[in-house]
Amino acid sequence: MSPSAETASGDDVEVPNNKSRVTVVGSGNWGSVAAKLIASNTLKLSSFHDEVRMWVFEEVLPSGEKLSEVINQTNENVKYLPGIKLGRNVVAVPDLEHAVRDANMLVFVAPHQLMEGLCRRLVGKIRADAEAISLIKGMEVKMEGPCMISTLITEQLGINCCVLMGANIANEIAVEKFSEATVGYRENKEIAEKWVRLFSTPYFMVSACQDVEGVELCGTLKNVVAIAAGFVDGLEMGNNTKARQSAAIMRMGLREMKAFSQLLFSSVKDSTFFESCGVADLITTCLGGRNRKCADAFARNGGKKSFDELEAEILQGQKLQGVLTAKEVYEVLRHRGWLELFPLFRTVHEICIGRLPPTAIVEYSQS
Ligand SMILES: NC(=O)c1ccc[n+]([C@@H]2O[C@H](COP(=O)([O-])OP(=O)(O)OC[C@H]3O[C@@H](n4cnc5c(N)ncnc54)[C@H](O)[C@@H]3O)[C@@H](O)[C@H]2O)c1
Ligand SMILES: O=P(O)(O)OC[C@H](O)CO
Repeated sequence: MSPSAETASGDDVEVPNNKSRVTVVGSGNWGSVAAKLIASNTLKLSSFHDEVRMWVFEEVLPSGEKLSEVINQTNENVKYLPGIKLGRNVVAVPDLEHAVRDANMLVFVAPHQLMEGLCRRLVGKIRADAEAISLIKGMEVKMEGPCMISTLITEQLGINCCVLMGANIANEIAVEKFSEATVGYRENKEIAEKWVRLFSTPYFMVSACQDVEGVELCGTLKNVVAIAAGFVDGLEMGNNTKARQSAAIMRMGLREMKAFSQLLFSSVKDSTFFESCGVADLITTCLGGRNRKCADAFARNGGKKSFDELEAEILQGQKLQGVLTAKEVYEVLRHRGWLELFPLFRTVHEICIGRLPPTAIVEYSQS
């Protein structure tokens, strides 16, 4: 289908029955890049409808214009991914119900703390045969215990949900720098392979791994370790000391990620930690991610500016995941009596809430 004024406004189009239709639920930094990747492939793969709808949480820009309208006029997400053309077959849709209508492949990519509310709004609004994938790094903690975002989607919407995690700094993939990712799936390998085809490009190499919890926990927990790495970076230390401390944080972080994941789900495989979603994402995020950056600023300020303030100042509307995840992990540890087993995770949360100073990360990593 060639784009037309009619489809660019998000109006309904005739969908041939045998073609899959994709909607991206989310349009932040990674959401926009995901839409770009997918849209480049739907044009090439005959089993997919060309058009990719991207749900936009509507906001009014300083110019007075609506974000979704500007995206459709310029083909750029000027707020969350400026300077990058998304592909003319990406259509921004501010109405959530309209965005998901007709789609049988739903890509969820919103900050994890918003997912419960979003799922509630989608109940009864999606196709019964829809398949989902979550690109979201984070989890929910409920009375009954931790709940991964893919499980939340499956439980609330009654659909199967794979995950895609990896060493994926969105701004770099947007300019087509090489990166890899892992699709985690539960049982249906065919569906996982369909997702792999939808995301793969010469610069974005995707492979499938039958360990949905392991893949998702890697993506979730590395954000807590990235906060610890940021604290180390923000402290006044010589470069050599800093490098040694960062390496120690990553090593200990990986150990806690694996132990925590396998205590929660005995099915989590050792090998998953060697996929892109594991050690590769851990290193990438500890060196170049937003969690690292904000934690660095927090330590430089001696903990005097809150993470909320720093997030607003530094990320300009983008959302941090690691601070909230550290709190969620801490709650699980406390409930289960595991606090002593996870000193790094515990220390990160205690620094984030001001119970310990940022320097505590060094004392911990030297012990
Ligand atoms: N950015 C990356 O490099 C990257 C890479 C891999 C994975 N991820 C993960 O992807 C997920 C989404 O991150 P992102 O980078 O696409 O988003 P982001 O942090 O760049 O943007 C925040 C998004 O939340 C939306 N939003 C704000 N308030 C809202 C509300 N009340 N209701 C609904 N939406 C609201 C904003 O419109 C925006 O689209 C996160 O779990 C993140 O960890 C991000
Ligand atoms: O920028 P961060 O810290 O949210 O991390 C981004 C991605 O998860 C890296 O894979």
